[in-house]
Amino acid sequence: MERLKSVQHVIVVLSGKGGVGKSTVAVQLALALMDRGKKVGLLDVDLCGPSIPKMFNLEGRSIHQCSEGWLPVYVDKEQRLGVMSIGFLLENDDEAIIWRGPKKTAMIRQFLSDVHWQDTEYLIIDTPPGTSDEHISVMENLRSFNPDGAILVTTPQAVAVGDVRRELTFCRKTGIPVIGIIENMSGYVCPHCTECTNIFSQGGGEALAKETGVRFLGSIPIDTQLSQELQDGKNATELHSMASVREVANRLIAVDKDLP
Ligand SMILES: Nc1ncnc2c1ncn2[C@@H]1O[C@H](COP(=O)(O)OP(=O)(O)OP(=O)(O)O)[C@@H](O)[C@H]1O
Ligand code: SF4
Repeated sequence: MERLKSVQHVIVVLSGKGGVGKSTVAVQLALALMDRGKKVGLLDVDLCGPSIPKMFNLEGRSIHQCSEGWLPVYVDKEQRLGVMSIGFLLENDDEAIIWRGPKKTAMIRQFLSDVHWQDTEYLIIDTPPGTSDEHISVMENLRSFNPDGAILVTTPQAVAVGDVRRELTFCRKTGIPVIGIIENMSGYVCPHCTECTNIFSQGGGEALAKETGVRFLGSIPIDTQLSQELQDGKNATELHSMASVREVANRLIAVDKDLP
């Protein structure tokens, strides 16, 4: 708890289902905030499949300790973006999957309390996808560290089938306020002329946000250049920056003052 006190904003990124782009959005958001001159931390507690080290080509890095705690791995010389992942502690990718609930919960608690984030302005936490009882206990753990709230990442399809309503109920159950909703993979940006075409019915996320009184933080289109770069294993710091994510980051900074 002590160490998180030096962090100004703690933001939990979550999704009710896997594969909606939660980790991609968390990474892009961290980079966009860093571009805005903020000191950012990215904490990956996705025990089911920690993907953040891979996205920054940091796999196999060992964690160093100082008298104040574990030191995050900084991705830049200026130390403006620090990354900490459960993946750094695992011998292989399958290890976490066999852990039982209490061990996972204890590990997450330690992660939250033992990392020396220094004077980080935004700590983005990438959480495991899902809304099961185990996820509730992870979120209850997170709640004791007083996060500003959660950003819910969803897709137009998830909005259509009511998944987002379930996710909102999940947040209410865990007692973590919702900062807002981001609709990912909303439309498709043509790599030739950057025109955005809506493949699925668009605007559902925004309408739902209005209806439920939750802030809509923006939509992020499917970006083929980004997915190609990720597939090629390009380091996240060298990914082309997405204008839509920059807008979300600006909105997040703008709502700083009235964060729940
Ligand atoms: N806006 C986007 N444009 C193009 N590709 C995207 C976009 N968002 C995510 N992707 C791709 O979709 C896939 C799933 O993304 P990601 O791993 O971030 O999802 P996730 O919700 O974190 O999944 P998990 O359940 O494994 O944690 C990745 O291959 C990623 O490159
Ligand atoms: S959006 Fe424009 S450039 Fe892209 S395929 Fe369609 S017409 Fe061609």
